[in-house]
Order: sequence, then structure tokens, then C-alpha cells
Amino acid sequence: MAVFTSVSLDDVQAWIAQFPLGDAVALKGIASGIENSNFFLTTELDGRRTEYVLTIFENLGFEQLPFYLQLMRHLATRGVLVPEPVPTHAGELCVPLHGKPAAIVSKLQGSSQMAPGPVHCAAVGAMLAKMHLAGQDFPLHQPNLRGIAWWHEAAPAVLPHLSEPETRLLRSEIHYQEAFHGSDLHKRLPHGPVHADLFRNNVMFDGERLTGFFDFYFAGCDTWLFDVAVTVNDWCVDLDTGVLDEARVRAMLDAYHAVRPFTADEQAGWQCSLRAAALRFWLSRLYDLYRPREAEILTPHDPTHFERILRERVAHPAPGLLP
Ligand SMILES: Nc1ncnc2c1ncn2[C@@H]1O[C@H](COP(=O)(O)OP(=O)(O)OP(=O)(O)O)[C@@H](O)[C@H]1O
Ligand SMILES: N[C@@H](CCO)C(=O)O
Repeated sequence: MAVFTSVSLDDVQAWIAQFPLGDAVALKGIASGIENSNFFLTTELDGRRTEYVLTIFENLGFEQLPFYLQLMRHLATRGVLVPEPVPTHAGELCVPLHGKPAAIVSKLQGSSQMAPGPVHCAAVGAMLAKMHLAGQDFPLHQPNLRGIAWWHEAAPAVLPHLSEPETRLLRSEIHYQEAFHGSDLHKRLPHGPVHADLFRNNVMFDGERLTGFFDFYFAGCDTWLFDVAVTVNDWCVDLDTGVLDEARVRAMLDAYHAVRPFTADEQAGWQCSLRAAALRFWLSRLYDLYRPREAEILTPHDPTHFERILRERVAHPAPGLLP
């Protein structure tokens, strides 16, 4: 989206007094993204101009936001490259603007790399491992809100819209994942705060230099392996076929492993996790496509892309976690 809530520079000039950022001197709506209203905000303090991102949360409430914003802050202070939320004079990371929760975070340099090569995948893998380790002592807990409990809620809403082969695939995969999620193996997988949506459009690069992960608003606690699987399923696929590109997979996994070595249990759970990650986005895209909407205008993402990826992961084993 873009901008659901319209905000003028005048509105922000009064509002920004609660932050230690000086004056607001420019505000520009950002025309991508589908969840929130985002703006580039320029402030001036002691003659120095700095750019930030102002986000107005359209669907998230004040009760969920501390997990995301505190997590970003926790990670930033441990050297993980993520936007750092700016606290108000009173120490709040999130305050109302036009009646909705809003936050100011630091602006990452660069742009998204939408045609990544092995060098980009290696940088993402290494930073992801660093992020998982840095999140280990994060004190807040929130489940992955798009995890298996949500799959059980969402499936009945989309099933009436599906063809016979789609219905069979969805039912059988949920059944398969219930067994995996209920297994002792799954309980032994290392877990903690995960990004859970680390797609190409949620990472910034300046050339080959990774400048940060952003859009933490699907983060939650889950297995680290699930996060790796979500990331591989987006960064390392041929977008037309869903087939994994071995060179990119190896680059990402080897770089991750060099920072945080995979366990034997993770090797055993890898193929199941790739399927879980494909199912999660197939289902959320179906749900966004079919659920009744109010006045909201959205261009839903294509669910068939993740149906193809899921069928591909079921049919062919992916490259292993270790070479
Ligand atoms: N901290 C940041 N630094 C630089 N640019 C940012 C930052 N946060 C957001 N952006 C820019 O704003 C755009 C939209 O942000 P984001 O993807 O978080 O929006 P969203 O509505 O949550 O989107 P999505 O559709 O991915 O859920 C990004 O593509 C990026 O260009
Ligand atoms: N990354 C998600 C969109 C929500 O951020 C998708 O591609 O379906």
C-alpha cells in the first residue's frame, strides 16, 4: 500500500515534539508495501538533517506492537542490522497518530535486491544466524501468529473456494504438518524470536553490502529452522518454477552454518520445515484473496506461486542443510 492514512507535514510538526528529533521538515508517502502506511520523514536538529521512516500501523494494535518494536531495538543494540525504533521523551516506542499506533524508526540505506545471487544469499544467511543468536535473551514472548494454530483457523475459510486437487493438497499437507509439529523432533528444534517473513523485499542492500532486515511485523517465536526455510523458499527459488537454485541455497546455508552451526535434529527436520514454510504463505495468500474485505483496497499476492513451491518440495528433496 502505500498510504492508507493520510498525514500532512503540519500534522507531524506538532506530533513530533514528543520525540527528541527536532523539527519535521519533510514528509513523503512510500508507495510500496501492503500492510501499513509508511512515510520517509526528514527531521532537523541543531542544523543537521536526518531521514527516518514513520509507520502508521493499520491492522496491528497497541498490544502487539511492543513485541516487534522492542525486538528490533534489542537486535539493533546487539549489532544486528535492523531499523532502530526511536523512543519518545517518555520512553514510548509507539504513540497514536490520527488514532492509530505509529512509530519512527531509523532509515536503512540502499534498496531491495530482487534478483539475488549467491553473494546476497550468503550475506542474508550470515545475518539471519546472527539475528537468531542475538534474540536468545529477548525477554518478551509472542507466538508466530501465522503458525499452525492459525492454519487451522484459516483453512476452513478458504477450502470452499478451492478446486479438488487444491483441497487434497491443503488437507494432506496440514495433516502431515500436524504430525511434524507434534513430534519429539520438532520439540527439540532450537527456537526463539524469528522474523518469519524475510523475503527479498524485506532486506536492504547497498550493492553487495547488506544494510538491514526490516518489516518485523510478522515476527514471533518459532523454530529457527522455520525462519531459514521461509528465507530459502523466497531468496533461492527460480520465481517461475519454484525450483531451488543449488548455488544460492548452498551460499545461504553455508554462511548461516558458519555463524550458528545447524544441529543434527535440524538436519532431520529440514525438508518438513521447507514444506511448512511453503504451506504458510500458500495459505495466507489464499486467505487474503478469498476472505471478505471491507473498503480496503489491496492487490493480493499470487497464491499459485506458493502452491507450486509446496508441490515441488513434496515431490523433490531440497539440497540438505549441510553439503
Ligand atoms: N526502515 C526502513 N528503511 C528504509 N526503507 C524502509 C524502511 N521501512 C520501510 N521502508 C520502505 O517502505 C516500503 C514499505 O515498507 P514495508 O514493506 O515494511 O511495508 P508493509 O506495508 O508492511 O509491506 P508488506 O507488503 O511487505 O507487508 C519498503 O519497501 C521500503 O522501501
Ligand atoms: N511476504 C508475504 C507478504 C506479507 O508480508 C508474501 O509474499 O505473501
